[in-house]
Amino acid sequence: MSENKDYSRNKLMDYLNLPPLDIEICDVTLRDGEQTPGVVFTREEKIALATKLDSVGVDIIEAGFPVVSTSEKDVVKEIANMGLNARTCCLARSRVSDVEVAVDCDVDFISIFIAMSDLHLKYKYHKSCEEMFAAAMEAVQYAKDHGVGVRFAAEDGTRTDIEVLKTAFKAAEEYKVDYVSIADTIGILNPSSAYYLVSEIKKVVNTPICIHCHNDLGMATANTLAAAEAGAKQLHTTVNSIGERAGNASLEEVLVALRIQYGIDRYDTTKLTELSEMVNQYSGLRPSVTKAIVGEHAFSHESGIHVCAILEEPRTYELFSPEMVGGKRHLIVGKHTGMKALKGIVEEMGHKLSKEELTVLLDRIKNCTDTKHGISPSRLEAMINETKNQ
Ligand SMILES: CC(=O)SCCNC(=O)CCNC(=O)[C@H](O)C(C)(C)COP(=O)(O)OP(=O)(O)OC[C@H]1O[C@@H](n2cnc3c(N)ncnc32)[C@H](O)[C@@H]1OP(=O)(O)O
Ligand SMILES: O=C(O)CCC(=O)C(=O)O
Repeated sequence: MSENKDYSRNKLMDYLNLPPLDIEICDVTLRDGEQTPGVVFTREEKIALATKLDSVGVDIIEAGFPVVSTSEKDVVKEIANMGLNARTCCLARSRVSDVEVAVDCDVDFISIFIAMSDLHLKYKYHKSCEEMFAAAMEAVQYAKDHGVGVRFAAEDGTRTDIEVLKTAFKAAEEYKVDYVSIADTIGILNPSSAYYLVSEIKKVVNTPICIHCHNDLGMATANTLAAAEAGAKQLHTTVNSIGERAGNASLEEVLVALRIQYGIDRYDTTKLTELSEMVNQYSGLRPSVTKAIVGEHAFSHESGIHVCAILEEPRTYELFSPEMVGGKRHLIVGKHTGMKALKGIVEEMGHKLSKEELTVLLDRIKNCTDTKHGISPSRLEAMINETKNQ
């Protein structure tokens, strides 16, 4: 990878001698993302999000969970028939009745899941692992008999005994499942254990492995990438990291990391800000201002030392350019502004102030404590004019 004006490469990656990642993205915003408490997307919103996700180049869109409602089923079917480049999938419990509905949606594959952790078997199903696995394989067989692909997903896979998980995945291979999925349902993994778990599963199955990470410890993106390094093929993400509780691995974080750390540049990252804005609007939820890539302050700078360098070369304090993700840089004027930054900003606004005037203006800005969001451009304009007229 050569030096790039859009971002700084993490050259330490060169010392790791990693083989190239062989991955695909399955975005689950429309299913797990919509499981965020209180969130519901309309038909039109789901269609618009599927279209935008497709234009980013995600490989698979998980369109929904058809048995949840008739309108959910209808929109999953509609998305599956939109003629997108992305393949589509949907979720089903390990029940033939769920799979029947899913089969009727025309998706490329169905994610048929069971949990095999002791906690879930005892308190949720009140059944043995063998009984649940048999139900899962009956459901898998039904899908296969109807010509639909299958992802066999181990919900709570990261709290499932590793030998149980290996045995189940090996047995599922006999049913010709197309993927096996490890779900870190409650976000217990860290990057080392994610790497270990995928490596261990890879030793016993030839079927492509999926990784589905939740963000309860804020490590979902890191765990997803560690799993990819260990050989996981299908990486699950949601836009803005929405999803159950603390959400899922973030699409924007995973795609930008894949690009700047692993050299995978086939996804159109320039659409990520627009996509994020759609999810903000449709979900009624806005990520934290410091959220990586799409947070309001992801490209905002106030500190004088930073801004004076950025005015010459943005890469001094930006890992990647706002343009690379369709975002915008904001230079904020406030208590932490320095003289060079102020001069540059004032000139960009079309004003020319003497050194003395700039000193007076800077002093006023630094002692202006009645705003928590920096000095707005209109207020700065007024302060400049007042300073000039003194
Ligand atoms: C980790 C995940 O993200 S899993 C997906 C979570 N998503 C959702 O739950 C989507 C929204 N859910 C819903 O709309 C409803 O819960 C439905 C339509 C799925 C099911 O509704 P209901 O039939 O009313 O069942 P209810 O929600 O009360 O209980 C869930 C049932 O599914 C069973 N179940 C849960 N997971 C599975 C599974 N993987 N395979 C088979 N059965 C399962 C539970 O044991 C329980 O069975 P029971 O009714 O015999 O006790
Ligand atoms: O692994 C999957 O495909 C889905 C599982 C899931 O949504 C979860 O356990 O959180």
